[in-house]
Amino acid sequence: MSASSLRLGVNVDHVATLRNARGGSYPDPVRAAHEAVRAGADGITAHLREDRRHIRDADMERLRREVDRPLNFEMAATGEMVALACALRPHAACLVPEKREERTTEGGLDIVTGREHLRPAIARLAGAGIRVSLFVEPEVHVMEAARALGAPVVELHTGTYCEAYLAGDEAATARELARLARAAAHGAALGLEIHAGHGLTLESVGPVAALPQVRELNIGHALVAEAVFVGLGPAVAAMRAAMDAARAEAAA
Ligand SMILES: CC(=O)[C@@H](O)[C@H](O)COP(=O)(O)O
Ligand SMILES: NCC(=O)COP(=O)(O)O
Repeated sequence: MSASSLRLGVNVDHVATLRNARGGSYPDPVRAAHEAVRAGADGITAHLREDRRHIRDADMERLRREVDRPLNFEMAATGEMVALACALRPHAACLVPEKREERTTEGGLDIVTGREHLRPAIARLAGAGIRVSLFVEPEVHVMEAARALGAPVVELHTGTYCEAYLAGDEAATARELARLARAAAHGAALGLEIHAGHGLTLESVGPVAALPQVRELNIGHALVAEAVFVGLGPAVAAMRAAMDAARAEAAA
């Protein structure tokens, strides 16, 4: 486990995507989780979607039982998922929005207008001893809403920042990074633990890792993509090093 103040959660969803492509048993997401831990992951994240397009129930059970690191169970705030999480008792649960037709998560959970239906889910998960985080847009008013809901952790959606970065739009990248920085500072001042994730790559991770209030980054797709060429262990180790270098440079 890293000595860094910034934790790396490795999301193994897309190892399961590759496994499911042929309907077999390999590559195994649990083996990927062990490899990620050996290379420096502080925790494992997996998203049990309602349509089970990648991570399946058995994967989540084995990740919980066989991997000696905190498991962050990403889920929609539905009765089915809350019941599954309360039975499994992962270290953490991150409530994320889901639409069956989406290719991937498209934004943060609506915790301003849609918050009342979240309260019972948050209460049940917390009551089961599970640390609850909300996957949300990096906005100051959303931090206020998260605190009002009683969630101890927010995960800031970095997808818009990453899209701007990948498009080479420097103005939009700077604007989105400033948005993340404002939300992280405000959320931390409210007492929220700040995480971030979605779409981060080795190239785009630095400025987000440098935000001092960010305690955890959850990264998956880019690591699995890079693993195709260099292997998962080296991909995780490189991401870990980039995060630590950015944090150290910002602190200097
Ligand atoms: C919430 C988030 O940004 C991701 O962790 C999520 O898992 C993305 O969904 P897919 O993994 O299905 O792309
Ligand atoms: N919550 C973000 C996550 O777990 C991984 O997202 P991505 O790196 O697969 O886009």
